[in-house]
Amino acid sequence: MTTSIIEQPNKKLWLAAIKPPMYTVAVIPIWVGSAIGFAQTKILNLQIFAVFLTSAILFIAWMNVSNDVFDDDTGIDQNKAHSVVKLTGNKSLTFLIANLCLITGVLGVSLISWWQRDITVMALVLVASAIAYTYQGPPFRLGYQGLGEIICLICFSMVVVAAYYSQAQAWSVASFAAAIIVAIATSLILFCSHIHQVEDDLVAGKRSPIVRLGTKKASQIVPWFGGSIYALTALFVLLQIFPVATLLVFLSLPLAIKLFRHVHNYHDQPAKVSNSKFMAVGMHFAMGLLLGIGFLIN
Ligand SMILES: C/C(=C\COP(=O)(O)OP(=O)(O)O)CCC[C@H](C)CCC[C@H](C)CCCC(C)C
Ligand SMILES: O=C(O)C1=CC(=O)c2ccccc2C1=O
Repeated sequence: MTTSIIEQPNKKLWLAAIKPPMYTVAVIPIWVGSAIGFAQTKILNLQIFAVFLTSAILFIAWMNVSNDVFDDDTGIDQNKAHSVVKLTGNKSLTFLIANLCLITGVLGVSLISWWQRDITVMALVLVASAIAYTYQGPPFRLGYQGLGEIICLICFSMVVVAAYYSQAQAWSVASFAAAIIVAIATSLILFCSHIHQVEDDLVAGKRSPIVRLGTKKASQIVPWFGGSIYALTALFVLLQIFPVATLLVFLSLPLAIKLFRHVHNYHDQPAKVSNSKFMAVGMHFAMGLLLGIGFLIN
């Protein structure tokens, strides 16, 4: 009885540390890029798809676990009970796990490049990972300067293009356009994740966009940020870069509106606005899934 009471909060903390829903940010770029590749070539290499998906999940695990190590160094995670470093009580082990995820992820994309006798996929993902490192790793820590959302935009655009290339071994305007849309939705997640952290970030000297703008202005930007996904989708359909069926993306609009309203109502209440990050994850997942389906059913 006593142990179950002790174990319960620990279990919850571990779940909060691992953030299972967050891994959809790895699934969607691979799904969308591969779906466009399949739609255009009528061939799907399932082995490449599976390896790329696994590697993408490992890269996200690397980012998240190493984030807790680097944030422990700066002290910004003082109030974060669900930091993996705090939960394991062993920073070196945590760093080792993060680096094992990175190495395995790199091996996965290297395997794809080796199968294809073409280094493009590996090069794109390695450059994206190097840029991603600058978000939180020393000596850069560019996220502390408020550059995280731009870094996110660049990295995830590159990953969608890489996923397309992994299937088609070619370049396409549609994959570049889809990359912009997926990257905006991913960057919106990061933006929302920073809203409730504004106090801790201020104290730690992290100048996130929310610290720079204030939560009210940030909440006013969210509908424009998210709305651009739908405006761009419509534009790409009009320009005939996307097939008409990608307008399916609009089915995710209610989730987006729910997110916009939530942030608008609670931007200055950290406890309430903290779940906006997962609402943004839900919107990103639905939108990305529908975008891929739009290409497939065309
Ligand atoms: C760890 C990330 C965000 C958490 O940041 P923060 O310190 O504010 O949050 P905590 O409160 O949890 O401490 C992720 C940041 C994402 C990054 C800017 C871009 C990642 C790019 C990928 C690693 C590129 C390759 C991925 C792929 C193949 C899917
Ligand atoms: O923990 C977080 O807040 C995030 C983790 C993560 O992996 C990620 C990836 C891409 C965009 C945003 C985020 C997070 O916000």
